[in-house]
Amino acid sequence: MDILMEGKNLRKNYSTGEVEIEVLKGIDFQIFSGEFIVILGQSGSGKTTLLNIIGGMTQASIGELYYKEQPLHEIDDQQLTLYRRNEVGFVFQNYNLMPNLTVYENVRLVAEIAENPLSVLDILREVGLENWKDHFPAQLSGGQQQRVAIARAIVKNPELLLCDEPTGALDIQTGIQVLKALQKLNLNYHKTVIIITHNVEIAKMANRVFYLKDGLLDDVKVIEKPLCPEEITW
Ligand SMILES: Nc1ncnc2c1ncn2[C@@H]1O[C@H](COP(=O)(O)OP(=O)(O)OP(=O)(O)O)[C@@H](O)[C@H]1O
Repeated sequence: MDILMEGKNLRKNYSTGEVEIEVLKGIDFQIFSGEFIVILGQSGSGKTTLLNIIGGMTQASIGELYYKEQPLHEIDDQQLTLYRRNEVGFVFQNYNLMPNLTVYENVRLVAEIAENPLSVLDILREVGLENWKDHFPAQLSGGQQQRVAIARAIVKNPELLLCDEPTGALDIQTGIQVLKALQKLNLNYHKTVIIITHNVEIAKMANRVFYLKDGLLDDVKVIEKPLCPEEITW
């Protein structure tokens, strides 16, 4: 498999007043193209910080990060913005949809400014919302809204789909629908998906699980037979 990303000795410090804290303490990893990765770890272990560095939202204080062999740790803000815009889709726990736009319009808004977008209707079909395209966000369930957010993140055709607690606000049934949408995009569109979760059950559908502990990558586990979302319970 092709290496999509590689991190070497990534460290991140934050200063709060006079105190400097080291949130990531030297992380090495590789991410392969088309992988489904789940990041697990206790609150405060550095999961979001690592995801934000991978997604170009922030840069590491020390270390090297390569995307398709391009050194992201050496590029300027403008190039980092381009990387984020063209290569990365983000999905958060809060859906952040535009309330006065329909489902279709919410997704089209992103497609219109993307360089190489996918078809809005194709993506709405993939996430199971083709019959809801003319509804407004307030008329949808939480799981449906999250699937609109996923469609919006993927329609610009990024290589990487990064999800921070995408099912955190959802009950089990709607959570499974969201995970199914993510797995379909991973398999049908060969997107590399990285999910942060506190739910160890979700890790069973990954190709690999990254365990973060106190700012370090404590363990990486390969899942030989990833489960379908329907086989997961929590
Ligand atoms: N911008 C910031 N300034 C200062 N400290 C920060 C900043 N962002 C994160 N931190 C600190 O870094 C540590 C790791 O935070 P991070 O959000 O990466 O952890 P996490 O594993 O994602 O936690 P959770 O599961 O609770 O979301 C925390 O102690 C947090 O307070």
